[in-house]
Amino acid sequence: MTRPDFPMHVTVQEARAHLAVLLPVPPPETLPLLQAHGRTLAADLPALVSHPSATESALDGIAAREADTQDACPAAPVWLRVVGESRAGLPFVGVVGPGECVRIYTGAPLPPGTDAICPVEQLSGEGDRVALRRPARPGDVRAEGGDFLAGAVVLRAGVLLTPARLALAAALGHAQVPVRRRRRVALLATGDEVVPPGQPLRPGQVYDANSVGLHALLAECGCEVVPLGHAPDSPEALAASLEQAGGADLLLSSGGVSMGKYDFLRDLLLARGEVSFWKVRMRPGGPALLGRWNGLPVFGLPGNPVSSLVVFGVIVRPVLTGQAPPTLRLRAATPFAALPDKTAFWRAILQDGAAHDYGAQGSGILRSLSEAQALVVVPQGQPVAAGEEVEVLLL
Ligand SMILES: Nc1nc2c(c(=O)[nH]1)N[C@H]1C(S)=C(S)[C@@H](COP(=O)(O)OP(=O)(O)OC[C@H]3O[C@@H](n4cnc5c(N)ncnc54)[C@H](O)[C@@H]3O)O[C@H]1N2
Ligand code: MOO
Repeated sequence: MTRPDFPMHVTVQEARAHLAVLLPVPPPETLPLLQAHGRTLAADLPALVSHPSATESALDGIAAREADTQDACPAAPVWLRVVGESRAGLPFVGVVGPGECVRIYTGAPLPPGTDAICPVEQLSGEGDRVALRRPARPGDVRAEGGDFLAGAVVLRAGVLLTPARLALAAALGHAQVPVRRRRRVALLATGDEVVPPGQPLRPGQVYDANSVGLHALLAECGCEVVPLGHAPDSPEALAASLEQAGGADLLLSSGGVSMGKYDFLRDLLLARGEVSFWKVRMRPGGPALLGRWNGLPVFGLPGNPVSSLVVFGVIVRPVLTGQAPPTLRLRAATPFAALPDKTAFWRAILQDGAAHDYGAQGSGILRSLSEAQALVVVPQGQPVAAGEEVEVLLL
């Protein structure tokens, strides 16, 4: 091959950057909260109210003046007069004076004049007289605005709307939120030998595992998947499949990007498309290819199932979601080998807070990905000895 006019053997970070250039940020739309799960927030969200909206009790008990109760102990309880009740949603009206208290419940506003809580477990007495076996504590209240204050920006544009963030958006007072439109991703498997599961397998064939795993991963990223099925190993059939993806933001394919005679996705993009990069300095997944076909961004994942899913997780998912993959630093329980020219992402079992080499690291061993919990990241040329700390990506 003559010297190519596109980058080859890029780093993982460079590969992500190239993909981000081809995938502009989708336009915003407004959705009701329940439909926004998994979407990216398109604008900063301010709190429309403070939470808690008033200083309130964190316990069921009585609200009193701390100073009145300082000497309370089991041998000499302090007696107070009960002058009313404060319930969540139904606050006490009036001011509590010296020697007085109010029965209060978790989440109820602290009545004026009180500053501390004593829980029911420390109380006795009946009617309007109550005895405290220990002092009321100011720490058992939740301060007004202790979670967030009205007007503060609490959720930032760009975050992924997880269940906890949707709950927070509701607590901020928003019934609907501005989010990024879902990306449409066309999904294509390539290879004469690849057949959908559910039919008998003839000699030399393999069930299409990649499309199923990638479809689920895309759905997890909040994408709308356009399944294009499967294209056999012929340039014409492959070109026809690429044409079917019109309107998609991205075409994600698996297979046909390495060095073989029948790796036609590579040939098509190299000869008749545009190439952003070919080959990434990582294993598994080295042969990955990014380019465009008539303006449509095409990410060619390698055919080996482990390579396909790992490249998705390490390069494609962070760009689609705008979130860096979650990483940890853990102790390596076993050694992890380094490669001289690439970063290795070795499958690992996490046990007792340490990372253990999964063992079978072949890119066709799909079972390993379902049994491993993490990928240990070994930088190029820097082997990890047992006992050292390693960076771990969670699967
Ligand atoms: N001479 C070289 N050969 C290979 C190299 C290399 O650098 N020099 N790289 C190897 C690496 S690394 C990988 S990864 C594979 C990737 O090759 P392709 O992307 O061209 O993939 P295929 O050849 O089409 O398939 C590889 C393998 O995966 C199976 N496969 C394909 N699609 C699916 C699917 N949808 N579901 C399940 N399994 C699938 C296919 O049957 C092959 O067994 O190239 C190495 N070769
Ligand atoms: O890197 Mo390939 O992705 O080893 O099988």
